[in-house]
Amino acid sequence: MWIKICGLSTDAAVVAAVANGATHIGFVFAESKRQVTPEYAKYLSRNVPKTVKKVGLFVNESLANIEETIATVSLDMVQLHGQESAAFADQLSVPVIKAFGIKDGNLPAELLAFKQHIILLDAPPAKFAGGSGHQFDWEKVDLAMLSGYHFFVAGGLNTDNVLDAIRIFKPTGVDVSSGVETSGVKDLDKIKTFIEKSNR
Ligand SMILES: O=C(O)c1ccccc1NCC(=O)[C@H](O)[C@H](O)COP(=O)(O)O
Repeated sequence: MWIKICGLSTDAAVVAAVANGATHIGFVFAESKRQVTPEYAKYLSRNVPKTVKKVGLFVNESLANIEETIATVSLDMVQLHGQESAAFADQLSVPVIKAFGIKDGNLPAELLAFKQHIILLDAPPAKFAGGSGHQFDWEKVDLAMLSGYHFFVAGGLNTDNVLDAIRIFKPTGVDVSSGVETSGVKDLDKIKTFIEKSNR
C-alpha cells in the first residue's frame, strides 16, 4: 500500500512520516496555508531516504516553474490539482499524480486521457484546490471505472475511516493531510496511527 502524508512543513512531521513508513511525502507549492518554498522543501528533505518519494503539489503552474522546483528539491513526482491537461502532464520529467475532485460520485471523462498517470480521487476544491479535509461521496463512485488505474484515495481520510476507504476502493494508495492534523498542525501520533492502520 502506498501511503502519502501530504502538506508537510516541519522537520518533526517529515521525520514522523518517514520513520513510521510513509512511502510518499507531499510538499504544497501552490497557494495554501501549507505552502512551502522550494528552498525550504529542499531543507526539509535533506535526510529523506531515496526510497520515500518526494511529491510536489502544484495548481495550474507553468511547466518551467514546475521543472525548476523539481530540480531545486529533487522531487520524485508531481501532483497536479488544477485544470492541467494530460498533454501538459505528459511533458513533465517525473511521474505525475493528477488530482480530480469527485462531485456526486461522478468520475470525470478526462480520466481516460490520464491512464498512463496516477490518479488521486479527492473532494471537490473548497477554499484551496485541495487539502480541505472533506470526503467525497464514496458510495456513488463506479468502482469498475477505476480498473486498470493506479490511484490514491484522498479527501477527508483520517485514522478512523482509512480502513473503510481501503476496503471499499482497494486503491494503490491512500493520501492524507487534514486528517493527521490537530488544530491545523501535523500531529505526530496521528501520522503514526494513520500509517499503521493503512498497513494492516
Ligand atoms: O493542502 C493544501 O492546502 C493544498 C492546496 C492546494 C492544492 C492541494 C492541496 N493539498 C492536497 C492534499 O493535501 C491532499 O493530496 C488531498 O487534497 C487530501 O487532503 P485532505 O482532505 O486534507 O486529507
